[in-house]
Amino acid sequence: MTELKYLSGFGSEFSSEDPRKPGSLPIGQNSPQKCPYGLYAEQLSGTAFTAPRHENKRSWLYRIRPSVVHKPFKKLDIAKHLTHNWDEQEPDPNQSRWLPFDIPSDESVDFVTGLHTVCGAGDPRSRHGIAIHVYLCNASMDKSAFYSSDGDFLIVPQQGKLKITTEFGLMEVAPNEIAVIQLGMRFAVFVEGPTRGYILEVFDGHFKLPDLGPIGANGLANPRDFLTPVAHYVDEETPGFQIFNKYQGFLFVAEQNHNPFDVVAWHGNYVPYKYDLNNFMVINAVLYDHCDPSIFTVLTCPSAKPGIAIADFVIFPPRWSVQEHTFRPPYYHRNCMSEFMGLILGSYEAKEGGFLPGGASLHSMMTPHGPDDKCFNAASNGALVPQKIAVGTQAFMFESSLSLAITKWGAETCQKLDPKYYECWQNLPKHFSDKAKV
Ligand SMILES: O=C(O)Cc1cc(O)ccc1O
Ligand SMILES: [Fe+2]
Repeated sequence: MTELKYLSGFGSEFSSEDPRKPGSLPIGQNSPQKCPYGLYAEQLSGTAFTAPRHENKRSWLYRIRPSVVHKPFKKLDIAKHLTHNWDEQEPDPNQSRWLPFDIPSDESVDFVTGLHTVCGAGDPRSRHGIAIHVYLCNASMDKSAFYSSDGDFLIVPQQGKLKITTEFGLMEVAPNEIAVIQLGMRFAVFVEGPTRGYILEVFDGHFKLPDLGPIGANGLANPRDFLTPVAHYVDEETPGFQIFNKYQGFLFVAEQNHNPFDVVAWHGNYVPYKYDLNNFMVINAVLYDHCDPSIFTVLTCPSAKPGIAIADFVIFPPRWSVQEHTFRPPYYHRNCMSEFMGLILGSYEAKEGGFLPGGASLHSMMTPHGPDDKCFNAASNGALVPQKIAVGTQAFMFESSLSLAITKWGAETCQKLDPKYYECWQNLPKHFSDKAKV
């Protein structure tokens, strides 16, 4: 397969037409009386019509048939572990750690049927909340497309490359890259074997780049490294093509007789995109102390309260650690935010064992956490020479201002919750002494 092309930029006004149909994008207006090549014009609105101009998001799609050509949606129970029922379990404030979630091997499971909700809060009906899912699959979607009417999907592949067909074109997303597919955008996922990853779904709004303040105009995730697909259409009569819709936490399906990836040209600023985490420009403490992990924020979905995120996507990339007279690993911590962590590659500095790629942890609101005893001892006594840390690793955090509930699947059915997690802190000894200098 030839290398895919992308458009570079974040939040830009893009336009694209499939080179097989030159002139397919109308010039000078959105809705000509007759579109070039007999296409239909369809607007996809990502914000209210009246959202302020700097927040307004919409795209115009020029397609072979409008999306409305489909049979009625019917409820479907094929994604048994997809839920927004946050009351399945009693609340549990304990530190939680999951061993790697199993990828199915004895049956064929695709991206949609492989969606499993681990935790979340809130409700898409009031457009407020998040859901954290994992996808565990081994088969490609076939004659089907998926979209969420509930929230934007930030997809973090952990094992296996995803080939994603979207209405806007094709994307390939490998582990250590992420993709964002926003509310309402239709996509299909093709996989090459056992495949696993994490999804942060936000109900409130869209992801943004964090403000940089005194960092200046450049740094962290730079806008030019975000890649959006180029128009690529399929002209195919396909009886029984299934459109899966996640709507108010449930899955619905509608059939239609044509392939929905029939967008020949499009323009707008409401688009899917991907980002390679290797491109993150790391900023950190260069003299002393441990910076808060917000310096590693890739994307944020803000709440209406200044500086407070519905959810941040934060990474812990390879970097130099150089601080003098400092306990360099993450500090002991009680947070007014919920911290869900996953591991894409390698190991995490605060816990070398136990927290494994494809697993996860949740440190809930105000629940104490921090380095395990091994990490504390090593970092309290090690020579403070410049050290490249987290080489060959990539941990990440979904940090949310919401208090999250774990689903029944997350707590019980998956059978991956480690009841002994708390033990990693029990051997932290008392070092208290009469000497001020220890
Ligand atoms: O809990 C964690 O491991 C995440 C985290 C990392 C860090 O560097 C500082 C604070 C924090 O919560
Ligand atoms: Fe923390």
